[in-house]
Amino acid sequence: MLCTVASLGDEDGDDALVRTDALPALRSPRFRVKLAVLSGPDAGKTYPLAPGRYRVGSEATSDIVLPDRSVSRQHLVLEVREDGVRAVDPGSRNGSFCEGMRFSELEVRPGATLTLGTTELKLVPEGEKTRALPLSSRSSFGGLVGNSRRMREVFTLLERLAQGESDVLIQGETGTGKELCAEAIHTHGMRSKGPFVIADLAGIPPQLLESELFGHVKGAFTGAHGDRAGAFERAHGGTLFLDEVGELPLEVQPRLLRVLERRQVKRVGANDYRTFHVRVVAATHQDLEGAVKQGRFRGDLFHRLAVLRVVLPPLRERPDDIPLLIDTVLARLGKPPSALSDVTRALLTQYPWPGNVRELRNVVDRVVSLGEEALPDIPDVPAPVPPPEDDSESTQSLALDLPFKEAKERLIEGFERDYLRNLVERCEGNVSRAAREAGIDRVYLRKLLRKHGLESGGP
Ligand SMILES: Nc1ncnc2c1ncn2[C@@H]1O[C@H](COP(=O)(O)OP(=O)(O)OP(=O)(O)O)[C@@H](O)[C@H]1O
Repeated sequence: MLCTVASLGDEDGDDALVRTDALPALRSPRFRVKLAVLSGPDAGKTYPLAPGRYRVGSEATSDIVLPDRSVSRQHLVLEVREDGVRAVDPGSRNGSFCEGMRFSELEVRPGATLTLGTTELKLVPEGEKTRALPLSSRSSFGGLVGNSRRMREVFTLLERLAQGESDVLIQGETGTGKELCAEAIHTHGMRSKGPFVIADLAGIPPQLLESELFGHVKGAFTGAHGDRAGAFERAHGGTLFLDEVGELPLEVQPRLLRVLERRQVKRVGANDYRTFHVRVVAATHQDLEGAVKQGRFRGDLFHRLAVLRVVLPPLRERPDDIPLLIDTVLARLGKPPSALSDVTRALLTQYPWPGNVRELRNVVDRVVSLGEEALPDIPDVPAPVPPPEDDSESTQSLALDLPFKEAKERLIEGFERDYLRNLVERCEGNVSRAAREAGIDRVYLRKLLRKHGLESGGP
């Protein structure tokens, strides 16, 4: 079924310009993908995926053979259609994960990374560069913390672009760390000794925007009692962070574009231009390309701002960052890692975090102060896949193949499930009694039961 196996390109060159953002949505009907092996014994191989069904596993008769000890003989099935790809785990020993989240069935987004044992597979649309950014060995950059593949790619990009002078556009959902990222670009760049000035374009009343950004002279408008430098002048020699740039009214956009092109600013009411030397880092949580298409944002300004682009992935796409982020938040609160139990930590890795790291920070803060009742409700997760019958090895011994953290999390998950099943059976589904017997809070027990699909709706 498979025709060629090609090698990934090398990882040098102009990667600073490689985008790390989500790949474009699938476009039927001419959707073509390939599967790139990013890590594991077969790292570097790619497999073109024509529509069809592919068995992926360590068994020699698989369509895609992965010679990885921690991959089951029949680990995964990929159903490739004209308009998408579905991944089904028929009951692998160590499970299948997408961006750190275990799944049994999943519609795979192009660009997503699937992890099977120690092998990482990326679904890449044909024609896209197969090579990934080399992974930084860092687990932090400035105040940004993360050890997931996605964040280490971002750190590589930041290491490279921080040294340059070009303007940067940071995109990402709210709470993904755009401001921290801008600060980190400043402190790691050549202008770190200069000022770091923040202009929050969503927080400035529209009538004051031009004056805030460009400054004004005395008498330029009612209330202009003296000359005032705008954000560009105040940032001279340093970095100007234009937060929420997508909120900039259309009528101010041409003026900002001119200022960025000329690197000169004219205060409101003045006749002369002042030259500034500033690196501009803009950020938005909006889909700015979409705003350009809808005519809400000027295309020329977008291209001027996005000379270099950094996209911060949402936390739900990198749940493997959660343990480190929890420890970071605890340390910032002056608390030891033991301030949260392993069970609480395991629960926090299940939550989808729509408010991203900001929400995680707030929840950890609340749980530390108020206890586990402050945990958010964990949405239902797919029922865990039972191990295949012919698999005689125990989960415990097999978990030893995995990295320590992952193995520990799996064991805790398994323990929780077994403990709760037994508890519910013993207490005949009576949650209040079960909570008493287990010595845990009833609300918390309900959360755990829901998480493991064991909730019966009893008292
Ligand atoms: N990767 C990260 N590592 C550590 N802390 C983070 C990270 N990302 C975000 N945070 C923390 O989350 C909070 C929100 O971060 P920040 O303000 O930078 O996000 P943002 O993307 O600019 O949000 P918004 O779009 O709402 O302005 C801050 O407390 C920040 O310290």
